[in-house]
Amino acid sequence: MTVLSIENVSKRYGKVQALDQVSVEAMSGMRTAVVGPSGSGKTTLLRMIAGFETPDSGHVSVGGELLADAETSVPAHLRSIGIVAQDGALFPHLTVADNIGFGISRTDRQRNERILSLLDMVELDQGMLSRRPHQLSGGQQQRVALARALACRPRLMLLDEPFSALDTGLRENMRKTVSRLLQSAGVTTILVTHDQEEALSFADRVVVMREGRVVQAGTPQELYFHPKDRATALFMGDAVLLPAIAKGSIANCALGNVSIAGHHKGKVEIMLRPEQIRIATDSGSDDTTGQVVDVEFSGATSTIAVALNGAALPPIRIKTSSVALPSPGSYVRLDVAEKAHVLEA
Ligand SMILES: Nc1ncnc2c1ncn2[C@@H]1O[C@H](COP(=O)(O)OP(=O)(O)OP(=O)(O)O)[C@@H](O)[C@H]1O
Repeated sequence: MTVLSIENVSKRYGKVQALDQVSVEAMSGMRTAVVGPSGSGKTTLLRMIAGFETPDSGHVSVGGELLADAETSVPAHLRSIGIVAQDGALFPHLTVADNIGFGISRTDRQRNERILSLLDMVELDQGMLSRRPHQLSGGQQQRVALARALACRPRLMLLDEPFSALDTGLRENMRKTVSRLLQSAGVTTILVTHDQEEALSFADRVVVMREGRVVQAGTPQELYFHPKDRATALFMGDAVLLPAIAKGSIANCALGNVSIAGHHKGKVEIMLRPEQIRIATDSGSDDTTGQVVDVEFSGATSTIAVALNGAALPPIRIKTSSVALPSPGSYVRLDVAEKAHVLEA
């Protein structure tokens, strides 16, 4: 069932077209990540769903109810939409218990019980209840913010870069916890982030925005392995882009003949993710593909730059395990483990 439906929404601020005919759907219980570079319109879209902005045209509906179009706009507090902001935005003078219980009526007999169950849900212990926000870590504050947003039993949860203020290790951990928690609670969620890795690991569905438009939407795997164009390919992760001549399901490029998805003919540009390329040999024999020009050690993995034989292209960079690394200057053969993806011209 569709919970959120955004159809052809446009929004202009003076000369800036912040949103241009944007359409996005979110299905019940699913987690959708909206990702894009700075200024692509993500926050404007989120604010539109929350009710802090109104569209110039198009409409926003939740659960089949029209929330906003060019003429009408249901006020934010009547939308039953939960929001968790970047900094958590907790009330500093209230305890954890009162922050979580903020949206629950004081006359509600189950208020305390609900606060406890929400606290438990976000995996915080009861010793936290009487603390104030400044006595909590960043991760704990985000958990309280999530519990507060869930307390109102929202039809939809909006997460506005909620992990970006956290340290790297904690960020990953929180992302996993929150994703699991929202999934088990069956809450339909929209996450806005500029971090493609976060989008890919958090969501069931990823929407990529650029210059106010949706450029592609699909599963994380589709977006990562089958990006529509060059810009999306580069935005979603490290990519090896090569000119090639296609004939049917084979493309000839600086790596030799590689299999491609679908059937193509003539000049194309193909994309491989670096981990789809294997460094097969380290020999001086004839079947080498290129020469190692740089090895960048970074712990468990290393990045190897290989200048491809006879190709007037910059060296390609391949991430590989740091075990048995080839040395700079050595010749290697590169094998392509999977089908290459042909980008739209
Ligand atoms: N209130 C406003 N007045 C004027 N211009 C605005 C306003 N809000 C946003 N914009 C412009 O609209 C465009 C989209 O902004 P938006 O904040 O939605 O992008 P974003 O993808 O969220 O970027 P970031 O990742 O940097 O937060 C930008 O060019 C921005 O400068």
